Amino acid sequence: MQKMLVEGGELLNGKVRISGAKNSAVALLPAAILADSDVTIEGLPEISDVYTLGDLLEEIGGSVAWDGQTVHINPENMVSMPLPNGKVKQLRASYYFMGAMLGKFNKAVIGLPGGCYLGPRPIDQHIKGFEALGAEVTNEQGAIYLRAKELRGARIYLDVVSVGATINIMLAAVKAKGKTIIENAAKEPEIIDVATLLTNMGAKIKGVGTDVIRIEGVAQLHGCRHTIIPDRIEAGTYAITAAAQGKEVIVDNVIPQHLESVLAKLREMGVTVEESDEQLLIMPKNPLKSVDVKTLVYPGFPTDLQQPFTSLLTKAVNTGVITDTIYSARLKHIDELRRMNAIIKVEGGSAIISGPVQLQGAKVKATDLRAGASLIIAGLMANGITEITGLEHIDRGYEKITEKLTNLGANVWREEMTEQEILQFQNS
Ligand SMILES: CC(=O)N[C@H]1[C@@H](OP(=O)(O)OP(=O)(O)OC[C@H]2O[C@@H](n3ccc(=O)[nH]c3=O)[C@H](O)[C@@H]2O)O[C@H](CO)[C@@H](O)[C@@H]1O
Ligand SMILES: C=C(OP(=O)(O)O)C(=O)O
Repeated sequence: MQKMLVEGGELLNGKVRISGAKNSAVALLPAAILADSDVTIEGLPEISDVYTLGDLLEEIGGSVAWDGQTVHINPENMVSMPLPNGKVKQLRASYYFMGAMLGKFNKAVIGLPGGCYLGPRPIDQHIKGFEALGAEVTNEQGAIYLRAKELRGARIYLDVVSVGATINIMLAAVKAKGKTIIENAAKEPEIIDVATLLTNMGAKIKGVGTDVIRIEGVAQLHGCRHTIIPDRIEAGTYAITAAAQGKEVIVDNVIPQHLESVLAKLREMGVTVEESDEQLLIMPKNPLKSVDVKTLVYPGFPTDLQQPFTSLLTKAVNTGVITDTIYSARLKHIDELRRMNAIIKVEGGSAIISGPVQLQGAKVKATDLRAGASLIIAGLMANGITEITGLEHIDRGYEKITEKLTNLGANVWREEMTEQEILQFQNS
């Protein structure tokens, strides 16, 4: 088991290349189940969530061959193998096996998913969609059983705008008989990416990127080749890092439009942000001004960048308020930031951050993926050395983060933990 050490103070400079989108990748791999021949996906991020999903595809009989960031998935020998336990619990996105296996085999057994604990992460809207398509859905000892004689298109209104439910219903509906209409659908770029893959496989989908998606079911889907979109959350994390502790940082391989809400907030703080086709240039001008942020569904400010942004606000003059309207309990990073000298109050679902403060290095724990990113950013701004444990969360979503930060001039490295440190970590 490793810990990360971050020595603060160095100004970051240079170029960082963004990897493929985690939150797209984790749906694209399960989507391949629906094809009847080879699906090749290019540009995948080399992160543990992606490999876990590859293992799950193999568990159900798929052949999965990796070639760096490219995966070739042959689904011909896949079967509707029950997956009530095991690796499905290691990540949230295993729930996409429900939609994909239901769509392909008319049945599936999938253990309730894991992933970052951000407070309750219900899947009632996914289930409502599967039932509307004709599936019987039961929860038996923590595994979801889905069975259908056949799936039939339906009109489904989502009571909450949900990325997961929109994608999962799309996966189940592309091979259903007749027309499915998803109303109040989510519009995140990752949903468009999944729909692009499905369309390349022969699915008939209209309206992705709007709040009404129309799907005409088809009998068969074939293999195809697909290139994933860049990770807007990784790009946003580096843009925020550059605003916090950068000189001139180029964030390369991005779609700037995917980050408009975040870039607007950085500009409001006084950061110079220049956009070109596939790059962002971030140049902070101190002192930074505080801003208020509310996370919303896309194109609003993403919940996944709330925690990194909290760290940035510790450096800004005056008080900034961050309210996460998507996951109001996504606040575990705050106790850790307080250990580093941050002055943050929590009221309801809002974090009230007073700044500027000089953060101090400390021993902290990444409780979830984006909490990990927020602690790295804090460590880069802090005096002294910050020791971060819980790297398994960070490795679920950030490809080669130590190397990428080192290339920008940061003093960041990993060390093996001693037995005593591992014990302390396990008991904390
Ligand atoms: C809208 C939004 O910002 N979604 C984010 C959310 O997706 P994730 O897929 O986890 O969450 P959803 O988009 O599905 O959920 C959005 C909201 O709807 C609620 N909900 C969801 C499904 C359901 O069946 N019932 C229900 O009540 C959730 O509790 C949440 O408050 O976390 C991902 C990982 O951090 C992000 O990449 C997504 O961008
Ligand atoms: C919380 C996240 O991931 P997951 O939903 O896969 O746990 C995230 O990407 O920020």
